[in-house]
Amino acid sequence: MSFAHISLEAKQKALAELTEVKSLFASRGWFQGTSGNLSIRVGDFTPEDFHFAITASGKDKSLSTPEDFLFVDQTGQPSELTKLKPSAETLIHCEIYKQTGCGAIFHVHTVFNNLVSELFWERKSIPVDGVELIKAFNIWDEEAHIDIPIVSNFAHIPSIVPEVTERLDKRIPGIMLRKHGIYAWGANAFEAKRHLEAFEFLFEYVYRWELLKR
Ligand SMILES: CSC[C@@H](O)[C@@H](O)C(=O)COP(=O)(O)O
Ligand SMILES: [Zn+2]
Repeated sequence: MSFAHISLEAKQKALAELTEVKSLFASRGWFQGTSGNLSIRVGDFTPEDFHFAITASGKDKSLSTPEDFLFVDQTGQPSELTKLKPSAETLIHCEIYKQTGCGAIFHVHTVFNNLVSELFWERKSIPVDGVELIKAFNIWDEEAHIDIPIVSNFAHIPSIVPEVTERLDKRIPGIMLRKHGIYAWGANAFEAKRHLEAFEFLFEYVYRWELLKR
């Protein structure tokens, strides 16, 4: 799907934001072994206008090069002729955009998110009780309780998509893949980053609290 009609300014803004977030997350050790992927939407949700910039697959995400990102359409196919391959997990981004109408999606693998996804795999969600940072998700209840959904991690990415569709909770801007990593999203890059940071704080808190209780 051609995207020549989408303004250069919008494309450059998405790429500049991705570059900044990628370098910040890399400095935190959030892209170990080329893991993780990031995307930002440009255009709205009509088939002609829906495109997003996403990290190219398998790159060392701690480096900044002219080949770090490419644009794809709503089916995850490159929007322009390019030799770059979109992230292997592009279809998960496509589905999250479709389900939530969000503007940015950030995915990272960390030791804490992997540990809690396995710790709570049997209940298929990570429970968090009354921690202040739940407010980062715009949930303001006193002593709020949330459950962050965990889905299976199949090697075949298209097989993960139906479970994402089924388990995604519109109140919670994130979903965990078992022993893999978190996908967090938001209306824009600022919000997706706030959500991702809150998730990672909560995962470490939950893990440490579980150990203290035992
Ligand atoms: C090399 S381990 C990580 C990958 O298997 C995958 O889960 C990941 O997050 C990065 O894949 P990518 O295709 O670079 O977006
Ligand atoms: Zn991954």
